[in-house]
Amino acid sequence: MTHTHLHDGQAHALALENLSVVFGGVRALSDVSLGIHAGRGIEAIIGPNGAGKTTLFNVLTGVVAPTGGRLMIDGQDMTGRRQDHIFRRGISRTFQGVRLFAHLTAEQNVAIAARSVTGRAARAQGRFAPGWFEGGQGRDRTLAALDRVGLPAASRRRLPSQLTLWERRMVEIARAISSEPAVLLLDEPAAGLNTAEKARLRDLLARLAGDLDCHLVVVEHDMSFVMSIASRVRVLNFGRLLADGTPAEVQADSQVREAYLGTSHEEAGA
Ligand SMILES: Nc1ncnc2c1ncn2[C@@H]1O[C@H](COP(=O)(O)OP(=O)(O)OP(=O)(O)O)[C@@H](O)[C@H]1O
Repeated sequence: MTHTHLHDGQAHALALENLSVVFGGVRALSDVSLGIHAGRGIEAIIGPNGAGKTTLFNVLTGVVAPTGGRLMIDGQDMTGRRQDHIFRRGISRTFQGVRLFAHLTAEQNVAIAARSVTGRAARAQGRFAPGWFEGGQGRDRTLAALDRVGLPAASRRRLPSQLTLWERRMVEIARAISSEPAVLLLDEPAAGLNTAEKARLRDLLARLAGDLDCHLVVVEHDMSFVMSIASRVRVLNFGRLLADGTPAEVQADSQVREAYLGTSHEEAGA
C-alpha cells in the first residue's frame, strides 16, 4: 500500500474552539477548547459517566452538531458538516460497544468501509478515483487492515455472532483503519476484554500509532489501561475540561481525584 500523506509538510489538526452542546436542558459540553495534532501519538480522554466524552467524539465526527463553538480540521471550519465530509478529511472512529453488520462476515464488514473511501492517497490528490474498488484497492485495503489487526484467516469469513468479543473489536478497528485515517477515535476499546486481550489491544494500538502514522484518541474507563498507553490525558467532568497533562500529572491532580471520588469508578485510583 502506498501512502501519500494528507498532512505532508503540515500539521493535520483537529481543533475544537469554545464548543458547547446542549440537549434540551442538559449541557453535555460547555466551552471546551482543545487541539489534536496529528503525529504518532496516543492520547486519552477520560471522565466520569455522563461527563461528555461520547458527545465530544460525536461532535468530532459530525454525528452531533454543536450548539456553540467551532470544529476546525486543518484550519478549515467544519462545524455542522456531515459525517461523510469529516470522514473524508481523515477522521475515523470506533463506537462504544461493537457495531458490526450482523449479516455480513468479518471481512465484508471491513470491505464495505474500505470501499466507501478512496483513502489518504486519493484524498491528498483531492479526488475520488472512479472504479478504484474494482481496480482492487478496496480489497487490498481490506486485507491490509485485517492483517494489521491480526484477525486469523479462519475468523474472517465468520459472522460477528460467531466471533469472540476481542475478535469483533479487532474487526471494528480494522474497519476504522481501512480508510487510512490521520486521526482515529476509539470509544472504550478495552471494555469487556480480559487482561490478556487488553495487553494485545495495547500492543495493537501502539503499532497503529507507529506504523500507520495515525494519531489515536482513546476514550476509556479502564484507568490503568489509559495510563499505560497515553502520553497525554484530558479529563472531562460535567461537560468541562477539568485537566490536561501527562498521565502522572493528571493522576496527581486533586480536582481529578475529587471528580472520581464522587462516582462509582473504583478503578480511578488504579
Ligand atoms: N442525545 C442525547 N439527548 C439528551 N441527552 C443526551 C444525549 N446524549 C448525551 N446526553 C447527555 O449528555 C451528557 C453527556 O453524555 P455522554 O454520553 O457524552 O457522556 P460520557 O462521558 O460519554 O458518558 P459514559 O461514560 O456514560 O459513556 C449526559 O448527561 C447525557 O445524559
